[in-house]
Amino acid sequence: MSYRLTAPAPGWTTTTDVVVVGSGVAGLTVALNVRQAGLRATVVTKAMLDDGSTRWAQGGIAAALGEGDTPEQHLDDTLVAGAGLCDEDAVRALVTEGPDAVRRLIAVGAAFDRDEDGEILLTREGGHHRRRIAHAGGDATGAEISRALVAAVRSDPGVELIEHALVLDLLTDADGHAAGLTLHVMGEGQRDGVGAIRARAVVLATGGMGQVFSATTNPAVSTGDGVALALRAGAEVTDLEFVQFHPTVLWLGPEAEGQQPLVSEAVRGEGAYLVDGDGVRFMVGQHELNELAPRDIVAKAITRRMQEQGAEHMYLDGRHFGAAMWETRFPTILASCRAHGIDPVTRPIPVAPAAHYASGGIRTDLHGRTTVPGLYACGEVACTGVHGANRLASNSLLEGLVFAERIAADLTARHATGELTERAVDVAGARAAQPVPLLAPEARAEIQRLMTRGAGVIRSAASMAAAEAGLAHLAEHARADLADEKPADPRVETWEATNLHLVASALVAAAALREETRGCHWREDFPDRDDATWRRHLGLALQERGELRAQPSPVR
Ligand SMILES: Cc1cc2nc3c(=O)[nH]c(=O)nc-3n(C[C@H](O)[C@H](O)[C@H](O)COP(=O)(O)OP(=O)(O)OC[C@H]3O[C@@H](n4cnc5c(N)ncnc54)[C@H](O)[C@@H]3O)c2cc1C
Ligand SMILES: O=C([O-])CC(=O)C(=O)O
Repeated sequence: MSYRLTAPAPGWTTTTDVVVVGSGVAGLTVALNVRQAGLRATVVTKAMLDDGSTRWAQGGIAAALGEGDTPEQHLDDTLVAGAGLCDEDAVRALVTEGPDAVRRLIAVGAAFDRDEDGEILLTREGGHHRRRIAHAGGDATGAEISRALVAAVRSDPGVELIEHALVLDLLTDADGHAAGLTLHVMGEGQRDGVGAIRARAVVLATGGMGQVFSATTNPAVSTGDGVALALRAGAEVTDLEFVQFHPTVLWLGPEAEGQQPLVSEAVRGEGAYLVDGDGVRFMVGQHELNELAPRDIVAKAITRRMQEQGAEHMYLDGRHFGAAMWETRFPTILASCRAHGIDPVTRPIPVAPAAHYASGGIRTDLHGRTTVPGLYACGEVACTGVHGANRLASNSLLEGLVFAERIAADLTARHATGELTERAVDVAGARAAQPVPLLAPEARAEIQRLMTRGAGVIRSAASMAAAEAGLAHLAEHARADLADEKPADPRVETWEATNLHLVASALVAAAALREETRGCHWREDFPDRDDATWRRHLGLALQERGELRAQPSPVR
């Protein structure tokens, strides 16, 4: 399962002003906005520019755009969904700046669906008390946002784009200020292999960590690399236990692994029902919003009903929409269901929860600054405090947009005062003194199985102890193998497996410590919410206790 790898020292170095890791809504928005201040931006991305979660977003982007809606109402719904852990200042920034941020996205070129009068069409999703979600292409919102942002960065010569490049670790100067990063480029020519980018500031926008679990809506690139990098760099990471499981993911069988097709909450927003194996609408009476209760509540209700009925899935019934509505309003979902042999026009869709979103991540302030000077984070990798214990539906794209703009504003202001200076960094000397055992690519599936069994929708001390033991076993093998023969240079899959292991270990440690049920963290052995004891951010508690330590970089 493990290798001793001798990763090469950075073989080449390049320089920029701001290096952005990730090319989803968050990363590209930062790049476009720092350009307005005349700063050079370099965007590094693991695969193609549009391979992150952004492209897959279906339902839409939430913002108080409709008549009669206000940021205050959006704030209320966000706070309720967050189950007592939201940072109200961060939510206020999100909901008040959100509508204009969406208008600026439209100005960049994103086309949202509109009625015949040209007004933006709005839908509903779980936890929203009114229609507030703008969508594009019916259920292809993320694809349209991604298309517009990619076109914009491609047409700006001041944005350098490096695709097929996996960022490994942070470089810091003698003062501990971020000074760039190391990366592994899977290409040919001068920039092949492990290299370094020196920069005045580093922005992490690496998206989620859904690939920690066997079945997830997230694409293959969502391996938690940004959180792993942050942990190794000693940045504070928090709320990792709050993994959101989307209630309605197309059920493809008990062995289904990897990215699974989502069936958007907007389908319920437009009137589809959740029914059990007997055709009973089991959400009715469980919450004032019935099927449109916040996501954690619906995911729990589905899981409970599955347990009661010994079923592997429930059903989402939208047959009453009729073919024309499915074709115009939900063309992506219709096509993906039909591709798997299910026609939602004539049959209820089998659905079950799957890992969807990391509500926690790298702790930031309201300007996207992490606890390492010069290191910023935004989008799903960050924990701005907006989501608390459970994110409100369609607040993620908005958070990526708003906090990316805030980071760019902070960088612009620091640039204006001359504070954003070049940093001296000894790239070759930045390598860790100790070799770090890297996990072989095959460890990925084992980590996913351990996490799904031990720290999935429902958790207990016993299930998480088993996951911890399994993860420790994988790490021990890594250590035991240090004397082994050196294999070929690490592959992307090797870096990813190593990052997944670190992130999974941190997630289980945080989830084991939180002895209560809150938001999307569901403890079988502690079924109640405990406000007296458990309001604090546990990632910080773990770091204070030395259990989430900074670790040396694998690049040595
Ligand atoms: C199927 C699906 C549907 C969704 N629907 C909605 C919705 O309707 N509304 C909503 O608000 N949210 C939705 N979400 C959530 C939302 O799409 C994501 O949270 C959001 O797009 C994340 O944006 P991001 O920019 O932070 O990251 P991403 O879009 O995931 O981009 C991350 C980028 O980082 C790159 N990267 C990662 N690691 C590295 C590395 N080591 N080196 C270099 N590059 C790296 C990736 O390749 C990628 O380019 C959905 C998510 C999924 C999966
Ligand atoms: O259900 C949807 O389409 C919305 C969604 O995934 C999200 O907000 O993460």
